[in-house]
Amino acid sequence: MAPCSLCPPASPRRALLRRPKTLQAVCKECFFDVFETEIHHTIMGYGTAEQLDPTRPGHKARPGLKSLFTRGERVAIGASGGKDSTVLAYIMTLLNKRYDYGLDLCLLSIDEGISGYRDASLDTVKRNAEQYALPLKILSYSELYGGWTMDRVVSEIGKKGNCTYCGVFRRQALDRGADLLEVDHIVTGHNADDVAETVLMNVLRGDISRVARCTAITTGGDKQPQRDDGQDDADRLESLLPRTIKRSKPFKYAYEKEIVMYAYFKKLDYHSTECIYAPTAYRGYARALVKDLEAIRPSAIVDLIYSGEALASSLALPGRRAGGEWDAQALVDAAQAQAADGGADAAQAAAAVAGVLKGRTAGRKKTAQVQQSCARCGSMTSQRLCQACMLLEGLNKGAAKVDVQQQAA
Ligand SMILES: Nc1ncnc2c1ncn2[C@@H]1O[C@H](COP(=O)(O)OP(=O)(O)OP(=O)(O)O)[C@@H](O)[C@H]1O
Repeated sequence: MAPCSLCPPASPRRALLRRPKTLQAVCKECFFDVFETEIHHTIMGYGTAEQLDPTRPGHKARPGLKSLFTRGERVAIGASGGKDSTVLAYIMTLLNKRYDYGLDLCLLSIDEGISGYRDASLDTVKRNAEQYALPLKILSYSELYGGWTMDRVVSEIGKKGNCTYCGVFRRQALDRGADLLEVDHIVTGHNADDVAETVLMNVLRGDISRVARCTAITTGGDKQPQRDDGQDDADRLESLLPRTIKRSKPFKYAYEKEIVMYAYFKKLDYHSTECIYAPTAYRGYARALVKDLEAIRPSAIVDLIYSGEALASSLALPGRRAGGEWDAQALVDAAQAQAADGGADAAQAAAAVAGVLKGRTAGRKKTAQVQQSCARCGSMTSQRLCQACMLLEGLNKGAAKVDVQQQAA
């Protein structure tokens, strides 16, 4: 094979592989180095190597970007035993030491109760905890949701739609686990392929406000975890404060293929079986499409993410609400401020548009949703009961096919 394109030109090693992300021929050592450095850059808020490349229009280093973490933070790694979260646990441990982030790391696993799948992957997580010397907490759906495991849910509702239950339950279970562990922040192994798929799915559904949310590298973090050392786990589960825990995706720009290669060359111990209850059909199509596009042009993945980010920032224009709807008053204020700066023509035009919009939105139902605590479990929700409690109610009543799409925020 050709000489490594990242080694010093005077003494290059032989390339061993082609980087899936850039198609550069690289040696193993340079592959490890560039992969780890890109994750470090993502964590530090520098962006990816591509974002820093001044030849790429619109993707220059953005000065206002901040590090994902603060020194001293307690961070739980969502650990499923699969390739992404195993590499994440390894890399977080490595970078925390190498760059002295000062993080207190631990592993948090949710046992969904899928026999023949999760039990085997949890054994892997237990080994990872020893290999990386990280404390591990395992929390099960069964203990959180009154005996409902995913095996039981599927036997009740069938395979169709089961991923909705699992996703809603897991999200809440991770928050509850974070409370028990008293952590400030959860990181997950969602990678660039996952984010690109989600962007595509939301675009295909015409759900642009979700595009904005799914490209955010960090979400939540609006309240601090409850700290009370006098309680045992069961008591704490009963007394959770309403809040959303901060969540981040350090692999947002890392390609799935590179994660697999990294795990392979580092000989990491991970579990590689797919969930027996299979992913939802629609995501499956988006996944296949992203993989086809990647085969034609590898940058398609990161370009889809950039497109999602660009849509997200256009939603954040002055005068726009989080859901993407124009706020007439804010639009007029922004236009008047612009006029004061000398942009009188633009201001007049914007004020005229705002007038039209005001008329058009006057009779429309107000869509702003107020966050409150779930009347049953105390989790943050925009309705009286959170999604998990509504789904549980359906299961317990034997009327399990609740239309969660309607209930989704
Ligand atoms: N049971 C679980 N317990 C803890 N964290 C989980 C669990 N399932 C998923 N996660 C977190 O969510 C991320 C994305 O999950 P997803 O179901 O998409 O799995 P995946 O892409 O196969 O990832 P992995 O290879 O880590 O299993 C995981 O990388 C992990 O951080």
